[in-house]
Amino acid sequence: MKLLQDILYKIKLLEVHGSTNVPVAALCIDSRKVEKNSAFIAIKGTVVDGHTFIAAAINKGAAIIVAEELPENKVEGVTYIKVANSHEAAAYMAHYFYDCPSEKLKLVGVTGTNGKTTVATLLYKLFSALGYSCGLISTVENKIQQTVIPASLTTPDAISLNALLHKMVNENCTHAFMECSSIAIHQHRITGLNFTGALFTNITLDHLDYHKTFEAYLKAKKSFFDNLPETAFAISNKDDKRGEVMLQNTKAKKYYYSLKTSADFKGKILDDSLTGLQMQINNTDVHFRLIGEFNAYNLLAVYGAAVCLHEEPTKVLTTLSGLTGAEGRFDYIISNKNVIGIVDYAHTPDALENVLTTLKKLKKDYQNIITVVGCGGDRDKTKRPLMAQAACDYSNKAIFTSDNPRTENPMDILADMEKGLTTAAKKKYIVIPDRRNAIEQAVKLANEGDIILIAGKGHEKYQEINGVKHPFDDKEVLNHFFNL
Ligand SMILES: CC(=O)N[C@H]1[C@@H](OP(=O)(O)OP(=O)(O)OC[C@H]2O[C@@H](n3ccc(=O)[nH]c3=O)[C@H](O)[C@@H]2O)O[C@H](CO)[C@@H](O)[C@@H]1O[C@H](C)C(=O)N[C@@H](C)C(=O)N[C@H](CCC(=O)O)C(=O)O
Ligand SMILES: Nc1ncnc2c1ncn2[C@@H]1O[C@H](COP(=O)(O)OP(=O)(O)OP(=O)(O)O)[C@@H](O)[C@H]1O
Ligand SMILES: N[C@H](CCC[C@H](N)C(=O)O)C(=O)O
Ligand SMILES: [Mg+2]
Repeated sequence: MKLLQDILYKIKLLEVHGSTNVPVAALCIDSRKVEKNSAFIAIKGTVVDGHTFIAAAINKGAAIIVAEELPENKVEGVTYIKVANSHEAAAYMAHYFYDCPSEKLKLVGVTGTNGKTTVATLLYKLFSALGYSCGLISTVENKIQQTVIPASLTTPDAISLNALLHKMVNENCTHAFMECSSIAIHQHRITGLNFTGALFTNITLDHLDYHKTFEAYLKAKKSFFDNLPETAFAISNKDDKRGEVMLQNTKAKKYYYSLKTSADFKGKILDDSLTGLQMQINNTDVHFRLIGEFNAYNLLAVYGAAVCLHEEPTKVLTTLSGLTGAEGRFDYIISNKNVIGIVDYAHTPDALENVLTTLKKLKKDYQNIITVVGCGGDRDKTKRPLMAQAACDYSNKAIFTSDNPRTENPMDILADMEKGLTTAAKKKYIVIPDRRNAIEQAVKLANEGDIILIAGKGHEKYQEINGVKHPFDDKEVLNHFFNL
């Protein structure tokens, strides 16, 4: 068992009460999950302050308390450590507790508003197809080789994350690909990890409920690159307005990809249709099964990372050309009436606009677009009217419905979506709060050759209402009505 003193490197200890020469059975940030002789790290959260659970943690058997503020009355036999930042302390302690797993893997992190899951999943699929044993940490699922471990967050908390990487090392993985959400970066969930490489996809509007300002959101993402070591590679999107700023202060070796200007990884779209993308990448022609300009960017990012990981470019492109994307991202099915149904995870204004403009730009092999969309409750409210407007702007008909209302009243979310719509938009939408009924109505409205886009929930297999996750699968519901 590890000793406390052996997992405290890199942490500034402001006060130590008791011995650090004590074994640590487990690390824990949740008092309800404390085991005997574990270290409880008290974190000031967004809902509650973990410091209020110190006594409860000790009652359950915690022998070590790490906190930003220590209680006056200390329990005999318990070691107390005061630190400046508990989130950061948890991350470094987890790194050493689990034997520095990120140092034993080629670990690549992906950040950006949209495209993280797609890029990380494609990297996992690519490197698995190239014969490596790989791990994946993503919104849809975590994977150790072929074994699926359900994911509840895009980026797990630092302790679960290092435990997962440790398991990957134990199961002989050589590579791991992970999403780094801005919230995770800000909460130090990835602090202390040894990244071989990092990728930036793009930055637009999301998570302002958490970060408050766009500048703070940008800063969180940028800090990921600022903290990379010299040995790492950093790959950014040159066509994104913030693509160069992102790498401005990194010590890592910089690379760019672009569809518009010269870059290390330069791509050109030759053809884009519902059957896939025809592209030229660094002078090689290649066909991909993914659709749309935004996926051309995702594919360039993946290609760049593979080249930086010293894979042979032609082999990379040949293997990539056979791969499909991530579940619930532009997933499409065709009905018995020849209606095209697309299930997509677009849950930001930019993602929705991208998916819809992609559809509009495709070779015209469809008639009308009907979009079914809602917005998540307890999340960034600023994106609601913008998503609604985008749905109307780029569709022939929009049906506003519920996403995951969480603790909000679905009608309030729908009212937010309707706020400030243009006169033209107002003529295009109807409101059907029940998601199943909304999908049913879309299928009823669609004629042969039309496209139905069901946006926002992608791979999700549930609808979260007041803390309860009710089974719900957009693709399954759509399939049901398609086959009636
Ligand atoms: C807003 C946010 O990021 N919340 C995450 C955060 O919670 P928090 O710090 O606010 O925690 P809190 O509930 O206030 O509790 C504070 C501390 O007290 C502890 N506690 C609490 C109760 C108790 O009885 N005993 C106890 O010890 C908690 O374990 C915690 O350590 O840390 C928790 C532990 O890691 C996460 O589970 C929780 O994710 C919630 C469920 C969440 O929905 N997060 C979303 C917004 C999120 O993080 N999404 C991002 C990005 C999404 C994307 O773009 O893909 C992600 O990476 O998933
Ligand atoms: N490079 C991209 N640029 C813009 N939009 C994209 C891009 N890639 C994917 N999208 C759109 O965004 C949606 C979400 O994609 P994806 O799940 O890959 O992103 P993400 O960054 O992982 O999202 P999340 O923050 O929820 O984890 C897709 O369903 C698609 O509509
Ligand atoms: N990972 C994102 C997912 C949003 C998906 C959408 N279906 C919603 O519930 O808002 C978040 O937590 O903000
Ligand atoms: Mg994701």
